[in-house]
Amino acid sequence: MNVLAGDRPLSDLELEEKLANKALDRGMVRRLLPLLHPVRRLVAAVIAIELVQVLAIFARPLLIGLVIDRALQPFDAGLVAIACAGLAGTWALRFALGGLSQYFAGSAATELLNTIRSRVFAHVQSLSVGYFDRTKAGRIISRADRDVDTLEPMLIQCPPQLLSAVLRLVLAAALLWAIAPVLLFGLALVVPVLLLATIAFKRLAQRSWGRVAENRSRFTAHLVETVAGVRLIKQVGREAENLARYRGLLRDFNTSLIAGSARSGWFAPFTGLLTTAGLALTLVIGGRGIALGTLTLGELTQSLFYVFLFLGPLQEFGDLFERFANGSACAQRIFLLLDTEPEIRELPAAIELPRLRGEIHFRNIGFGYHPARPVIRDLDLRVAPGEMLAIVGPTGHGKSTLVQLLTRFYDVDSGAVLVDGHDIRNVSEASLRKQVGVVLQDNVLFGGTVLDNLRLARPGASDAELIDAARALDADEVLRALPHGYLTAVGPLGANLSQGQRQLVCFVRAYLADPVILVLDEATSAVDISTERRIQAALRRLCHGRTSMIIAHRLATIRDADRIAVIRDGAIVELGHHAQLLARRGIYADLWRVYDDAAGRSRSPEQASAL
Ligand SMILES: Nc1ncnc2c1ncn2[C@@H]1O[C@H](COP(=O)(O)OP(=O)(O)OP(=O)(O)O)[C@@H](O)[C@H]1O
Repeated sequence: MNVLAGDRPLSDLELEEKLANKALDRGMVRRLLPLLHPVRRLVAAVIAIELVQVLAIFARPLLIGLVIDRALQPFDAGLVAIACAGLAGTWALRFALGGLSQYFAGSAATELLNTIRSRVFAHVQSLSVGYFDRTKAGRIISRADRDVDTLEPMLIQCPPQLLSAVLRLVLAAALLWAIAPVLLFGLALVVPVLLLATIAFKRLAQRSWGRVAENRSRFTAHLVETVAGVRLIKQVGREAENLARYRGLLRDFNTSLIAGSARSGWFAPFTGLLTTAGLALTLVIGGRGIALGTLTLGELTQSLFYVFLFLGPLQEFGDLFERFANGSACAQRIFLLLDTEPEIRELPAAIELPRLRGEIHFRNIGFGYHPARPVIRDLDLRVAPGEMLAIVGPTGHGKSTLVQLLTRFYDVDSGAVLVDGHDIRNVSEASLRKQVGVVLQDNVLFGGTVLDNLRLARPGASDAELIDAARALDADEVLRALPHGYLTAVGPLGANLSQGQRQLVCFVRAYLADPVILVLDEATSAVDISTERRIQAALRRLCHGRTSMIIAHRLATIRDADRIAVIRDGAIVELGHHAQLLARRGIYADLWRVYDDAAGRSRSPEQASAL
């Protein structure tokens, strides 16, 4: 568990993420634009409103210039009244359109975010088990949640604001030119400095915000792991260290956030300084124009407004670029997730398995989670239809890995896994998983009642049919005794049920699914004797008439099996039934003897061998 681990080297995935940043940058806009397609009408409405707003803004200096030049000397009350009404009208328009614009932008944002979230969710669900084994849950959550949120300002708010800013800039420049080109030339001195600063700033900001997003996903990942592993943390008394690590991650996040904000921070004062310089230049040039009689007072007043309207957008570009940088850093991370290909892919010509007889053949298979570290080595094993095979062996020697390979959560590196002679790489995943049922050690239940969990295996079944299945496995008495019987809420991941109860629910679920091949990774934790008996009886009934492979931790299961395979270092070292293996006096016989000698009969062979 990573919660207890200290800093570790970057995983392959993180390295890949760092390397991918550059390549993704190029195609970013091309990939982002299609996301806007479903909300294009709403975005167009927001843009149209922005355009009307810009026109309203430009009407104000015109009206003020008109009053100064035409209505003051001699005083023209009618013209002043018209100008005041016009000014009031521009503000009324601003209020009315402002609300409408927010409404359209909000609707577009909701639709866009839901679409991206669903796409990310669907993609995450399609990834292979290996991805989840390697990637911290918090990282995935951070991408699917916060990173998606950060896209919204960039995609919905930025385009209309950018358009409005560009339009204000262009209109202000045109009007300044119309009043006196020399005023525009004066201002033009400021522009190259602003543009260079903006480009440099964008580069810097994008890097900073990428770091902020990455650090945020690290502390989220730690939080998720802590929630998942809270029992262990308490048990080993690592709360203080765990908190210290969280604080360390928060510190990294804050440092990157402060660095990012500091870099962004000096951009605004810098552009403010340039605006002041622009105003000063206009006053000097315009004042000279009035003295020479080439400019009226009203025109100079208008020009001062236009200086703001010209340089204001240049300052807004800073803020817009910051949001763009932040959003594009998150977009890169989302695209990286969306670009992650499932390692296990169904062939286009994958066949639907017919109803199986139930033969399994691990044909000279080799496999390792990392290429350099083989876990299964040239293992050849056949399981006949209807046979019950128990697999035993020391911990960490590859027993559960066989289950992962049979269910095709991972693909073998060499050899092949065959069911009824079909290489499982050539068959559709759905048809394989329908006929190969799995009950794993962790006995995961989903939120809801016991009945809800049973119904997962057979969605159309009535309550009575589900309860009949529980009766058939002799689990009815135990499940009925729960506080609300079959309607008891099992809690998150089944936490309200005991280990034995959870296992029985999983057995009934597997029974309802009625697979031809059943794979069972038995729970290791001890249960009381009567539950143990009940579980063993349910297991026998569940396996009846099916091929079953049981990773056995319990004495009774091993004895009942048709054959027992002993696995050591990823290879089968002994194979036969209980009596045969005892007679061989090999590893199994040793495990058995130690187990038998051990006082507690609930102790597993692995535990016994460790004694
Ligand atoms: N997802 C994974 N990624 C990397 N290594 C793994 C992964 N799962 C298991 N391993 C490694 O593969 C080896 C075999 O693990 P496996 O779970 O098959 O053992 P096992 O015999 O079933 O053990 P146990 O009896 O404790 O369940 C171990 O060294 C383990 O650390």
